[in-house]
Amino acid sequence: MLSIRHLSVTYHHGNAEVKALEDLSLSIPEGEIFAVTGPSGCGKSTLLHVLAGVLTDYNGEVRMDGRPLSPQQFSIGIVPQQYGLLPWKRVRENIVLPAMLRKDEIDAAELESTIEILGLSDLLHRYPRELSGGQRQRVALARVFLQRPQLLLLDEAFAALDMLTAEKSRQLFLHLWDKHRVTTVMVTHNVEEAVAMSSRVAIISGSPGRLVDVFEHPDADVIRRTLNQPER
Ligand SMILES: Nc1ncnc2c1ncn2[C@@H]1O[C@H](COP(=O)(O)OP(=O)(O)OP(=O)(O)O)[C@@H](O)[C@H]1O
Repeated sequence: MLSIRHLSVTYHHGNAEVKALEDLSLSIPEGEIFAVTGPSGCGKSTLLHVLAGVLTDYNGEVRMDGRPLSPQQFSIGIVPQQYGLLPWKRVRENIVLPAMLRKDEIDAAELESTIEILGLSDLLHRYPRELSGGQRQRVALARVFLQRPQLLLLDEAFAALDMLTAEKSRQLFLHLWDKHRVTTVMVTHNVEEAVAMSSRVAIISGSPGRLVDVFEHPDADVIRRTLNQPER
């Protein structure tokens, strides 16, 4: 269980203060895909930065299975919007790097099957610059699943792809996710994506970011209405 209690984050900018998140509480059971959406600037990235352990200056409590969440205590996998591949490493090295850095043993059969599912077998010797956006994103997915994370964070992970490529990547993601069923928090602007991929969708309001509501298996129109977006 991932438990966020009364999380508040304030950025200090000279004398000015920006309240990015205020009194946010959420409980996310193990093995759930949980989506977070809301207007630009409502604190979605801030929330992910806290969960990733990048931002530690906050008030409140963030625990996983009763223990404070930190990258030292838990394996936390992240798929950032621009995928975070190392340009000077080939695809294969990019895929195995995080597991190697953690000194985790890599299961050769799992490596092979992940590479095959993601259609990367013929690309292992290429550099990231020699890949399409969709291929780069699939390398990031291979890398994060082979890390065997206890918590998976997706930061607009499909946003940079065209519609068809994004849809294919989402299907591949769900296929791999189903094998691991890792607790996942995904931040997305895309209401359809949130609704299709997650079991619950949280809406955060803008400035300061406060939790508006959490919907279970919602209809996209319910989310749009809450966000004040036109319904389709
Ligand atoms: N390092 C920082 N210093 C000062 N203010 C910041 C900093 N990072 C973010 N903010 C502010 O905190 C608020 C929340 O930002 P955040 O990036 O978390 O929002 P977001 O929901 O992810 O936005 P977007 O959807 O546009 O990416 C915004 O008002 C932003 O300007």
